[in-house]
Amino acid sequence: MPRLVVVSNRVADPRKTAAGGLAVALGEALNATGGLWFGWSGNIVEKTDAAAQAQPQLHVQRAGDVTLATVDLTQEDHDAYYLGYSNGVLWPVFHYRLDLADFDAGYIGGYRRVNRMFAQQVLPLLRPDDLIWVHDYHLIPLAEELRSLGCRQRIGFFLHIPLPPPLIMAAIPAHEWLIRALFAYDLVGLQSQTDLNHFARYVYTEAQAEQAADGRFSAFGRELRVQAFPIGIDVDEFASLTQGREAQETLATMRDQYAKRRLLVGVDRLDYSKGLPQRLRAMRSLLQRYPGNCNSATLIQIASPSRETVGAYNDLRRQLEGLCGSINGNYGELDWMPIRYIHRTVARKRLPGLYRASRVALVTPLRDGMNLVAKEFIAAQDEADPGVLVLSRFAGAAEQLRDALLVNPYDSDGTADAIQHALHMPLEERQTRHQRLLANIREYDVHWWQRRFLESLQQ
Ligand SMILES: O=P(O)(O)OC[C@H]1O[C@H](O[C@H]2O[C@H](CO)[C@@H](O)[C@H](O)[C@H]2O)[C@H](O)[C@@H](O)[C@@H]1O
Ligand SMILES: O=c1ccn([C@@H]2O[C@H](COP(=O)(O)OP(=O)(O)O)[C@@H](O)[C@H]2O)c(=O)[nH]1
Repeated sequence: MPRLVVVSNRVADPRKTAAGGLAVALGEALNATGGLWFGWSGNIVEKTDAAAQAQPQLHVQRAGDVTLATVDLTQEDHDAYYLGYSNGVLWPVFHYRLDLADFDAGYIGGYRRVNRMFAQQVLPLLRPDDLIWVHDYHLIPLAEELRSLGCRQRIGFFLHIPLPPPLIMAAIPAHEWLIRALFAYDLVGLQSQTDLNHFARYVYTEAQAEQAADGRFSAFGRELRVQAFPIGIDVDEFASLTQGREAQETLATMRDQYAKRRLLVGVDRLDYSKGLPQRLRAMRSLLQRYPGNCNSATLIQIASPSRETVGAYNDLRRQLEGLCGSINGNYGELDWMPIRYIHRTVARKRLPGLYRASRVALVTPLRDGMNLVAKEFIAAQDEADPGVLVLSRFAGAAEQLRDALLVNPYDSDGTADAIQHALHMPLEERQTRHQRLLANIREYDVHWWQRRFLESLQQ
């Protein structure tokens, strides 16, 4: 296989557990080919005269056989490219939240500038037969920038977030430019069949595209292959984390503290796409309508801090704090609180213990590209006594995980009914559902995803 070059906004050392399963899987393909991973260093530097005139300095470091190459961003570029256009325009619109989009005309310039700078920086590092794999909404125009600099290598793109229906997409002032930019890639991968349908409808109606054979679309004078590749997790790696010291300690502590209670778990970035207020309202409805759960059902909700300088994320934090206070205030007892809300990131090594100690996982996003927490919860369960996954029908994962209890997160009473069902599900039904879910995430794991995408890109 040719050398793999991965380009993404964030770069992680694939040898570190904290980096997560995606980094592990990409690291596997990068390692096998002595590959290169290029992206933002995570550092923000003040704009200096040197930075204004010259290209930013490249930081190069080795991680086993993989080369990590990163660049810093100036405050101005970070604000326009990352906070502004990526997380203030693309993220909300692609998650159907037009009400939260900030179409400030100044952002797009920074987005294009950083994409151009990434292209200029990575180009001299490329070899003629490299295979380039670009990730996510931060870097949609990267291939176009690379092509304009003469790059002829094969370039693939994977979108980790949902692709919205055409009329929602059309709310972005530069929507045609964005979709045209995708046609500079050789292959575009999406998370789900639904996303693929949205793409097809957009290019037929807005770009007069024609469908050629084999998942190819022809528009803007180019042909592009678009396919769904649902991302998975490394099931064995996650299952082995379950046996680790940190996970075992967490499991023992949880079992000890909640021996007489029913534990539910939610693990999310504190993001408005994750449906957290709706989830808390469903918990309130559960306690109201099924009072047998009072003094028993306890939701541990991890809300890990994310994109805190974007206004909508601060508003959400305040809303959650208010809801938790009101539910705990109304239903809590001296020795029991229905919601344990933790606004911190929990180390990845501890999560399997928390998942395994929980009878039910609540994964109820309003919209989500995939949602890996749903898959991690399944991988961490004890097969003899597994917990139950309550999953939003609007998560990409719902296309695959049909044996979860699928819910509409906007319907708090309906979700409460599903939680009640999950809490009281007989062992045999839990085992049957879990076996099927586990078989699915094993077959379509992150290694499958990575192999299928790269095979398709090479074809
Ligand atoms: O880099 P941040 O701004 O801190 O955000 C974290 C990541 O969030 C998004 O994750 C998505 O990718 C997951 C894996 O494919 C998927 O399961 C999930 O549904 C998506 O929301 C984002 O796409 C990443 O680029 C961010 O790094
Ligand atoms: O406190 C936390 C919260 C989340 N995660 C991890 O972050 C990832 C979240 O991925 P997901 O696809 O569910 O959503 P995203 O945040 O990427 O939108 C999962 O691997 C979680 O295990 C973590 O390690 N600690």
